[in-house]
Amino acid sequence: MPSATPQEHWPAPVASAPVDATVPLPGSKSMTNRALILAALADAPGTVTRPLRSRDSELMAGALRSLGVGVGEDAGDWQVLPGELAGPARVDVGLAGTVMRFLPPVAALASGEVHVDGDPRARERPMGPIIRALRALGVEIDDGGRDALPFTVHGAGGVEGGTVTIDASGSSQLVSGLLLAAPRFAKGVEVRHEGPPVPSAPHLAMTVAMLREAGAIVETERNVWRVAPGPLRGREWVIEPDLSNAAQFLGAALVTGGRVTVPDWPASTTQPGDALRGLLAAMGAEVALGPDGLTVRGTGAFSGLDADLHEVGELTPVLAALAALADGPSRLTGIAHLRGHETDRLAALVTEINGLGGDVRELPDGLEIRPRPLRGGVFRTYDDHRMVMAAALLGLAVPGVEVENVATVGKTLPNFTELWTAMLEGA
Ligand SMILES: O=C(O)C1=C[C@@H](OP(=O)(O)O)[C@@H](O)[C@H](O)C1
Ligand SMILES: C=C(OP(=O)(O)O)C(=O)O
Repeated sequence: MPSATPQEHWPAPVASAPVDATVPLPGSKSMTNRALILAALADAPGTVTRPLRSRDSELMAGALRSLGVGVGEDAGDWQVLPGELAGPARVDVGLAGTVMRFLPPVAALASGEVHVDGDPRARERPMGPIIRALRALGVEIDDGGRDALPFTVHGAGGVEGGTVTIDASGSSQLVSGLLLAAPRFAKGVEVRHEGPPVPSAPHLAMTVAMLREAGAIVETERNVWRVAPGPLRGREWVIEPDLSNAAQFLGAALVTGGRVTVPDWPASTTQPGDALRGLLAAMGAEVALGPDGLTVRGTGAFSGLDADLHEVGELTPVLAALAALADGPSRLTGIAHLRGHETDRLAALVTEINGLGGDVRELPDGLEIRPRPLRGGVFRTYDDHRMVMAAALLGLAVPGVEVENVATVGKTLPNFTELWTAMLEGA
C-alpha cells in the first residue's frame, strides 16, 4: 500500500483474519537521541548503530551538526565526530520533546548565539523549568519573558553548573536534559526535584544508565540526581528496537485474536515499552519472551485495564484505543502530564474515539473508557504520531476509519503504514 501524502486520509485497513506476523521494529527514539547527545559530547568519535531514522532523530542530528558536531552516515548508521561547539546557529526542534529538552543544555556549552524554535505546538510544551534551571546554572537565555520556546541561548563556551531545584512534574525530560550535558559542566550538576511526582521513571533510569555506560559518575536518591564533571567516552551505541512503538502491533494480536512477534526484544531494558508485557497480560493476552523475541497471542476476547500509567505515559494513546475495543471498562490514571505532549492527548483521545461513537470520559488525571460499538469516520491526529497508531488499531475492528495526516507518524516511525500492511499480510 502506498504511503499517503499529508493531506490525504489514510483508510485504516480492517483485519479480515487473525494476524499472524513477525514485525521487526526500528530503533528506539529515546535511546537514539540520548546516544547522539552523549556521542557529541564525548572525547573521541563514536557510532550509533541501528539508530532510529525518523523526524525526531533527524532533527537531533541536524541540531548537533549546526553546533559543529560531525554526524556522518554509513549504511544507515551514524558516525559522530565531536567538535568545538559554536554558534551562531538556528536549531529546529520540530515537535520533539527530546530535542527541545536535551539540546539547550548542549547549546549552552557552545560559544556564540544559538536560537531554538520548533513547531507551533512546541511553543506550548513545558520548557520554563529547564530555562530557569539553566539560568540558575550560569547560562544566559533570552526568551523574551515567554518562559517557553522560542529563545536564544547566549553560549559562553562553558557552563559553571552546580545545584539547582526544579519542578519536573510536567516532564521527566526536563531532568534528563540537564543530566545528559552535565559531565561537561565545570561543577557537574545536582538536580533536585520539588513538586508533584516526576513522570516516566524508566526514561530517567535510561538517562542514568546511558550516562554511566559513557563513563559518567552519576548518583541518585529519591528526587535527586548528581552528575560529576568528567569526560564522556566515545563508543559504539547499539540501539534497541523501539518497544513503545511495538504497542499497536502487539495490540493487533489482541484485537484480532492472532499472534504477533517482535524480534530482538531485549531481555532487560530501561525502555518503558517493556511494561507492555504486563499490561497486555493484564488484559488477557498470552505473553512470552523467548529467543525469537516477544510473542503476544490473543484469544479474540480481552478485558479492560485499570492501570496507573504515570511511568509509561507514552503508551496511553494505543492502550486507550485497545481499551475502547475491550470487553469491559478501563480506567487509565496518573497521566495528567499528557496534556503537554504532542497534543493534549487526553482531550484528543476523548474527542476522536467519541467521534467514532465511543464513550471516553476525561478524568483530572486520566481517562475512563467504556467500550461501545464504534462506527467509521475521520480520526484527527493533531500532529501526534501516537494518534495515528491508535487510529490504526481501532481500524482493524471498525470499518471506515479514515486517518487524517497519517504522515505525522514519521515523528518516530516513518514506515508505519508499510509495517502495518505487512503485518496484515502475515509477514
Ligand atoms: O526521555 C524520553 O526519551 C521521553 C520521556 C517521556 O517524556 P515525559 O516525561 O515528558 O512524558 C516520554 O513520554 C517521551 O516520549 C520520551
Ligand atoms: C511524548 C512523546 O514524545 P516527545 O519525545 O516529543 O515528548 C511520545 O513519543 O509519546
